[in-house]
Amino acid sequence: MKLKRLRVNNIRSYEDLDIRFEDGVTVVSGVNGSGKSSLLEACFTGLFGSRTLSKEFVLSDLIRKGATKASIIVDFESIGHEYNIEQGYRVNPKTGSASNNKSVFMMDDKIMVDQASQTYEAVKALMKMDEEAYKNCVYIRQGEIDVLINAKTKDRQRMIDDLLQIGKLEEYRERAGSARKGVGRHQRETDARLKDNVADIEHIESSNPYQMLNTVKTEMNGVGNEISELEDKKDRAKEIVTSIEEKINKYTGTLEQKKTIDAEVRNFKSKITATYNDIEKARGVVNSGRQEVQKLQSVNTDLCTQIKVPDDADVENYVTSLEKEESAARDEVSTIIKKRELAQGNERSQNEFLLNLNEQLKRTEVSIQNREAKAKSITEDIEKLKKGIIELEDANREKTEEASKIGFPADKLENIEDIAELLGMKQKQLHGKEREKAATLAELDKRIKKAKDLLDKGLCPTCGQDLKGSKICEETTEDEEQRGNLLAELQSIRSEQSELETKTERVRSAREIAKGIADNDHQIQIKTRDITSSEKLIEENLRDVKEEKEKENALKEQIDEVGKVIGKIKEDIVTLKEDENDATESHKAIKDRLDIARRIRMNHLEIGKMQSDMQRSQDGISNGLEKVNLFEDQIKERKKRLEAIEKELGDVDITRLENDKVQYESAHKGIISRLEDLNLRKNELHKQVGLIEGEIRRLNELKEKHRMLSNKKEFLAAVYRDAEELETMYIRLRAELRAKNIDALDRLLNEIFSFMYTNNAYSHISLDQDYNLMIYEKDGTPLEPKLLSGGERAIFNLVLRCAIYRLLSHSPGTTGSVELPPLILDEPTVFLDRGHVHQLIKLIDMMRDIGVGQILIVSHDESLIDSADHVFVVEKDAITNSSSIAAK
Ligand SMILES: Nc1ncnc2c1ncn2[C@@H]1O[C@H](COP(=O)(O)OP(=O)(O)OP(=O)(O)O)[C@@H](O)[C@H]1O
Ligand SMILES: [Zn+2]
Repeated sequence: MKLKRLRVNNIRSYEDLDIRFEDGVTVVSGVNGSGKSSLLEACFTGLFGSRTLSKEFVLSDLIRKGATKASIIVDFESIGHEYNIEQGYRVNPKTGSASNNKSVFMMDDKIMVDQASQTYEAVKALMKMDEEAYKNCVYIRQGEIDVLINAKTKDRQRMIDDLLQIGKLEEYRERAGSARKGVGRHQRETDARLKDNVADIEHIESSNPYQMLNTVKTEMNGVGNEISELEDKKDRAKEIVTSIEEKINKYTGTLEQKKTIDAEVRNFKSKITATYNDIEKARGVVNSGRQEVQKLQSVNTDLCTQIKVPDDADVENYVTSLEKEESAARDEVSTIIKKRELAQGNERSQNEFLLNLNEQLKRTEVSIQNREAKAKSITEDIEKLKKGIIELEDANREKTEEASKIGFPADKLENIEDIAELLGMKQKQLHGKEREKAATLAELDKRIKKAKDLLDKGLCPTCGQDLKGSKICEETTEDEEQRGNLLAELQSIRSEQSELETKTERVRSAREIAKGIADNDHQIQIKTRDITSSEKLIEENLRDVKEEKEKENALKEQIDEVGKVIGKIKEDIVTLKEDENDATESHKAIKDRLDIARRIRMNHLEIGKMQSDMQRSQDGISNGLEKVNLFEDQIKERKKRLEAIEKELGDVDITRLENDKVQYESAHKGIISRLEDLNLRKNELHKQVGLIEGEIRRLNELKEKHRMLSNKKEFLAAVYRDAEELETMYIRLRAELRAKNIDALDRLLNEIFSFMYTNNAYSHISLDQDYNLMIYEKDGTPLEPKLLSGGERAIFNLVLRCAIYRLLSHSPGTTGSVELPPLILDEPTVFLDRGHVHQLIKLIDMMRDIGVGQILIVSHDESLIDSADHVFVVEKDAITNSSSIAAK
């Protein structure tokens, strides 16, 4: 494998990088932190993806700070093909985490896969190593010199085995081993089944099935023969039993017949007895009938003489004509009764009418009396009223005189109300005037008193100022004068008032008298009206009395007339009662005759009925006698039949027949039960035959299976041997290969060590079969590599790596140095002294000379540059903080 070109975008300190690699030794130099190691890391991650990150790093650490996108493109060639891997990255600005969003693997410009995991697998397969192997063998990371030295022997063994593809052999061995184990399991299983199979076969054979089948079949034949013999016997016994049964049945049938006939004979005899009884009864009926008829006939003769009818007259006609007569007589009686009842009804209603009239008369008389009494009392009332009026008129005359005495004659008394009103008005006027004058007087008194007070103090009574003259005195005098006038006026008003008072007193008395007169007048008027209405009442009353007296007379006349009518009706009733008696008597005589005639007719009917009964009894008698003859004939015939049956029964011995039957039946039963037993046995034998035949079939099957299992066992043994051989072969092969590799590696180690190591302390290195590394001092003392100094360890590491690289390049699993990736060394000179740096340069030359196509060295050591075929210088701009690379 050859690196051709590396392009990166936003990886670590690089913004943009495009570098082409050539064959031979390439040295990349630059100061600390310029971006040398970043270049190698970019290459590594470009090939194997994010698995290359050390534990303490995450994907976003790889991406240049501040960038959101990044990419790595690696171009390389291998075995004549061009390859190209592109990895793309994206940073999530929110979380700051990065993802590998693109991973394309191309061969000869064709996309093979485009997913990170697939790209990884493709690189691994192409280079025949994973990222671990790459790190151990080709890419010696800065500062990781102790990894191989300090590794446990087991890990070292696995690592080297894997690099040399020896690991595959172990894988094949394991497969062969598990195949062998699988076959072993099958073998054990087959053996177990074979053992079971043999045991089954032995078990069946020990029971001797063929012989048993023979014995059972012989017994079955014997049983079959016995069964057919017994079947014949059974049928015969059955026939005999049937014939005996027939005979017994016939015998019992005849016996039954005899019993029936005996019963019939008894029956006929009892019937004859019964018939004789009937005949006797009929004879009795005939005799008593005759006596009865004679008796009735003599009664009838007697009755005929009673109603004077000839013995042989037609009774029926006679009864009919009598019935007609009787009905007419009855009608006559009821007609008369109806008439009489009608007359009596009439009499009752006339009496009621009379009663009614008398009552009316009485009421009218009472009414007249009442009205006359009333008229009398009203007349008395009128007298009283008249007397009252005269009294009132007298009283009024007295009052008028009294009034004119106090100055009010009749004419003045009439206007007394107007006078009273005028007086009232005058009184009011006077009172008003008096109040006015009194008020003026009071005012005047006040003024006079005030003026006097002021004057007493020497002040003007009008303006309250000092008095300087006598004018004031005059004014006061004026007031006094006015006061005197006012007092005189008041005096005259008051005397007028007392005059009016006396006048008013008189008017009041006159008014009372006038009122008394008016009241009396009113009373007189009322009484006069009462007299008029009472007189009218009396008039009306007298008119009514006249009317009622007329009515009284009419009623009296009517009562007379009704009395006459009632007398007439009573006479009629007497006559009707006499008629009724006559009619009733004649009806009774006819009815008596009719009764007798009816009795005769009844007796006639009775006689007829009796005679026909007698005739029927006579017929019964001759009938019965005939029946008796018939029954006797029947009895004779039955007796003949009985004689014949008796003869027949006499021959048979029934007891012997029954004994025979019992014997044959029990023989039949015995045969049947024996047959049942035999049939059961036969079935059982059948079953046994089936079972034994089944066993024999199974035995044959088991034998067949035994053959198959034996074959399989042989086959499995062969397969097991083959697998075993294959397994041991793989083990041997691996041991051989490993031994060979270890020998080769041991040789290469010592060769390179003695080439590289210039001091004299150590003689050689050894790598034993268990991959233990040991270094020997000149005196032969072995030292573990970890005890070496830092520089010695660096040398030892370089030697180990280069030895492995060389072993790989010669190994049969690979096809030559072309396929190995370039040998990459990161700062290999770090712990080396000058002499060893020189040796390193020589080692690099040697590696190039033995055919390592590309050697890529990162170093700040100038001395390495001299030996380089190509030199690059890396710089980092302090301002932009981004690395750039330039060829030198
Ligand atoms: N994710 C990143 N973004 C930006 N710069 C980074 C990032 N990771 C590392 N760097 C810078 O990259 C620079 C180069 O580191 P690198 O390990 O390649 O240096 P070097 O040349 O190998 O130095 P030395 O000689 O010390 O080994 C460092 O100075 C570091 O600051
Ligand atoms: Zn570095």
